Amino acid sequence: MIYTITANPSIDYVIQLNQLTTGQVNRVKSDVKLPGGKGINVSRILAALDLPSTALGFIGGFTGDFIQQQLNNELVDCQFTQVPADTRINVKIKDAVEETEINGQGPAIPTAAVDVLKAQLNQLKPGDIVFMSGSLPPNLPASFYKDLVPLIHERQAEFVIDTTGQALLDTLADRPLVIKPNHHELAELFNTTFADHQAIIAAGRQLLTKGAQHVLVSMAGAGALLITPEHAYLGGTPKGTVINSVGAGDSMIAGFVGTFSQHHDALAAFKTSLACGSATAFSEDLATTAKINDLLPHIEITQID
Ligand SMILES: Nc1ncnc2c1ncn2[C@@H]1O[C@H](COP(=O)(O)OP(=O)(O)OP(=O)(O)O)[C@@H](O)[C@H]1O
Ligand SMILES: O=P(O)(O)OC[C@@]1(O)O[C@H](CO)[C@@H](O)[C@@H]1O
Repeated sequence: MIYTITANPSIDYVIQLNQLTTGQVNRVKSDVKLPGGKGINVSRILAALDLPSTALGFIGGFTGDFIQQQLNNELVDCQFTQVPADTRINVKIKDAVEETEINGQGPAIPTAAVDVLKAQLNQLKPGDIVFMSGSLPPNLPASFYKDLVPLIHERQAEFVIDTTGQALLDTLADRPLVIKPNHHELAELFNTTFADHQAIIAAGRQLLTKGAQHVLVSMAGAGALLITPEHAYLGGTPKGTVINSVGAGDSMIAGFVGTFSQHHDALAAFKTSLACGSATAFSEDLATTAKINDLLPHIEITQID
């Protein structure tokens, strides 16, 4: 079983307009409200791939009820812990030129709710995978996700923490199943800029040496790299029109983890992950099953090292 933990879920209020002008009233062309938060996005993509998962995390208030209701409609199993204050609303504004995001802070999480979440990890079985991602509500310590790793390892389960910077480096010794920095995040990690794919591959290999089991490096419209100790593969993006790339990274990692959990085949997992990422970028909401299946035959992977 795959579990996702979203400490700070959101309703994503996605607005499309012709042009965003600050300091005046802007009228939207279309809008949609979606259950959001990185772990929840992973659970939704896994459902689109027909793979079960259980979504854990903290929700509260009318916004939390909306998320629960939407996930029930999509048959995503949820074991959220209720907190007193409302779950946040994140605003995603897409105009003809760019995407602007305004993400809320999120509610305070009482200690008792943290204890409930920790106790839920007692249900883990050997081989389960726990995916943790997204910002932390203001009162939780920066080490919140990492502190759950010993509880996960106690049950012989695997983990993935989608994070960046020092927090990413700090997880490596615990052998995360996969890490997926984008190329900007990877460059920042090494305080450098990459001249070519070979430079990215060399940096990725260092993260493998430090303990990551698999390294994916996403490059938005330029696709992604899968880096193994022996080889490196470049995956492209299929043709399509970008509508809303929010969640493309979550979709990519969901595709990888979900497929890998089934077949333990990293290349097959990479192919699905590319289809999921692009299918989300080409949709207003996250990728659907139909969109992923449409794109899968058009994903090209080349061994480049
Ligand atoms: N413009 C695009 N066109 C086609 N595919 C895309 C596009 N943007 C993203 N993707 C797909 O999604 C994958 C992940 O995207 P990206 O590199 O932007 O991740 P990210 O930085 O984690 O994204 P985000 O934080 O926006 O979710 C890419 O490797 C690619 O396969
Ligand atoms: O504020 P955080 O937790 O860093 O990011 C939250 C968020 O932007 O991430 C998802 C896309 O990856 C969205 O569904 C959600 O609104």
